Amino acid sequence: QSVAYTDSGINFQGIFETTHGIQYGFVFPPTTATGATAQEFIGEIIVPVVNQWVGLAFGGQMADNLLMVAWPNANNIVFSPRYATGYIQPTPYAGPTVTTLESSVNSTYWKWIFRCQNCTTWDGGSMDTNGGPVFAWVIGLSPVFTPSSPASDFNEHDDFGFWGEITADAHDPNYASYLNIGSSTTTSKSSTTTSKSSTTTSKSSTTTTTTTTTTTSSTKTTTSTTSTTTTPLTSPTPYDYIIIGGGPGGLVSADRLSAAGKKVLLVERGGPSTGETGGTDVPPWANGTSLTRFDIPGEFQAMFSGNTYWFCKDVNSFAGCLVGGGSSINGGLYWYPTDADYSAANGWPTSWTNNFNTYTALLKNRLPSTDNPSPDGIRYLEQTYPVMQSILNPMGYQAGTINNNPNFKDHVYGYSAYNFQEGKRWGPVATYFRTAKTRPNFSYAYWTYATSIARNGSLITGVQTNNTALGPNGFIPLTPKGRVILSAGSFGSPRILFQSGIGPLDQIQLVAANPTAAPFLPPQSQWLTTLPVGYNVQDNPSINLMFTHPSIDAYDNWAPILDDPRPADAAQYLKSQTGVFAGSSPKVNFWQALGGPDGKTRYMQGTVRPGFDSVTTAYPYNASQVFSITVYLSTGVTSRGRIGISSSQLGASILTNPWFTDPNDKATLVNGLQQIINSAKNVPQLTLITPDNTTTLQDYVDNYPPTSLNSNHWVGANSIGKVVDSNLLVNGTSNLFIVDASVIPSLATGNPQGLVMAVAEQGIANILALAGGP
Ligand code: HEM
Repeated sequence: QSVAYTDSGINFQGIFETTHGIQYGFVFPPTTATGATAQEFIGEIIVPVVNQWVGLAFGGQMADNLLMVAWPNANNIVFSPRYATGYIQPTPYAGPTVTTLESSVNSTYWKWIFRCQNCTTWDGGSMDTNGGPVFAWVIGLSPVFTPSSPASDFNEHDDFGFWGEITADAHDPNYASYLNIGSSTTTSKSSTTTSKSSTTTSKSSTTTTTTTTTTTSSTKTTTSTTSTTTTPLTSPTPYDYIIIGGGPGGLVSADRLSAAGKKVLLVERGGPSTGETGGTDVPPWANGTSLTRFDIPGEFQAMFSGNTYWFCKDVNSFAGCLVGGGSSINGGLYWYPTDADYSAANGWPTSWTNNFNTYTALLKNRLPSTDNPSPDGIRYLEQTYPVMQSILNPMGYQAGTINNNPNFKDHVYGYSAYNFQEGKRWGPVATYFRTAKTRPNFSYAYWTYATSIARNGSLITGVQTNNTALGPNGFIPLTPKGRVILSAGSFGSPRILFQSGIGPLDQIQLVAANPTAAPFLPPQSQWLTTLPVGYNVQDNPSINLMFTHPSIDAYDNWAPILDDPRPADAAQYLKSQTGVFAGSSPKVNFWQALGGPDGKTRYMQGTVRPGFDSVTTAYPYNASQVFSITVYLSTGVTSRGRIGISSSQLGASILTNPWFTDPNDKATLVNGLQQIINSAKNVPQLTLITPDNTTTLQDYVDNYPPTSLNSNHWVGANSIGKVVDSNLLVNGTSNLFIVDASVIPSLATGNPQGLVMAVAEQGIANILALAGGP
């Protein structure tokens, strides 16, 4: 539903559509208006340039109602009222008088504020101007056929959606004054007719269109709801380094490369996250602040329901498509890497095992962890801690501040450590990205989807994207010695490599069979098919145990945290960024080394949260007293799977599940789970509800849904030593590097974001030291 907001001095009712980053807004004359005045309104759209054209359907559907389309052409906005009798090319529609009140086009956004007269009724229909009618939007990612012509045809939209436009709240007493904004405007009126008889072809041949429309650009410069670039991007600017992906790897890279004086561009396929990045997704209870759901650590559990636009839509696993990547939507757990994480046994070359402490120290310096995230120093919602003490102490565990001694990961527990500061999600966004953005030699662009890397044999020449503001047809060139840093994540980086002719033949053939992607592949003689891109992937297999204990506050299972949080907690957070909302749901973590039946040591990690995901139990239980232990298997896991692309959409997906392909992994995890369950039996008033006592642990694990084993901690798809060399250079290329979780050859002891950033620190140092670069 629409909400009130202000832009260009106008009070609008509208929505910020977060998948494409577009603002839509409307304002109507006072309800007392009569005659023609009652049949008009002012609308606005603010559109990231990736979107070539935008359409509005004022009757909420495509057929038989008033449509409006608009697109930028040079510095103008071209627009045209349309009408369609079905799912066919809509034709220009006479009747409305449309006037541009303000417009602007820059390298990142185009914006259009327009007056639409005679727009509330149309052939066969009308809108409710004092209610909550359904409006619809559509966007097109390919350019219209004749951009200078308002009568231009275009391809079908690439996406559409609906919202409730609360016209009842959209009437403004100042409406008349809004008509005077902007200066040099030209009125345009489409003098066209439409035919409702042509339903068979997509181009109506019975219509004569004589359009007298021209468009206008105002002298005003606009401020848009989100800002994207620090430096205006002129097309096509070549860059020393183009970084693909704004997750932890990409943001560390951006900072270190720009600090070294290189000309750096970072492209992120999603949009902003926290307030400082331009994010505006503020929970209703924090209205009026710039605290988005991504800033507020306590909103973590709300990431998995509703319109989860931040997850990459073409990846069949949870992947963060927004700035900060996974670090902007995860629980924030943050562990400094251990010696074992970087060991030769884990697949690291000696140049890395010998030096990693230097780089981990850089990371700690930029982003220290905390296990007490509320700035008032008080721990909140920590009832699970004493319960876990009662379970773990008898097992020989010791309590500690986990990150004070990262290597001590056997029989240890402590408060969960986070990458939060000042009561907010911090991570790479509030550190590395923040400083990169201050540098004039650093640029970044949101909503920019990299499809492939252009190369001539081993030499990379640039990056192919969907963002035509960065270069003709979205192609962004490198400077003569320039380099590309692929930081698109464990799923995105393999997908881009396949689309660039790098990886197993079966995957490249899928690309070759795709009519859109195939033209961007290099000739077959240049395919690098020996690199095992997508193989060797690991993810922690994890199993949930659910308990009840009378001391626990399950926090209403986190259900109301977005729309209706506990008032005192919300008020406290708004006042001082302290309290429950300054932390996320994990409260206690523990580790134990376990010997497997094959004689190998594997580590078990536990993460304890009040509340639960799903409970399967034959017995009644008190939902307000539930807590869950997620038990993962980490360092030492031997199972591996495969990531690839799905044939139709080229989205990245799991081809072979990486969990429990080695039965020794399962046996080891069952052993660890059994030890916890055995000890828990001795804790007074503690009840195991899942698995309940009609289910054996073995059955519970055997029947666990495979996708529920997913921890979203994927590593290994571009393992160092296999796909990339010890400088993270893709084997067989001279200037393509990978800096993200996919180069990590084996699972880390804890949640991996700390390791990813430490790897980026070391990797970028190697890359900068490597001869032949810009
Ligand atoms: C070449 C031009 C176009 C073609 C071929 C086309 C075709 C289609 C098709 C096939 C659908 C059904 C999609 C589905 O259900 O998955 C659809 C839906 C839709 N279209 Fe279009 N469209 C075109 C242009 C437009 C324009 C310009 C607008 C608005 C300005 C628009 C508004 C909508 C809306 C709101 C829907 C969803 C609601 C509904 O099904 O009516 N379309 N379109």
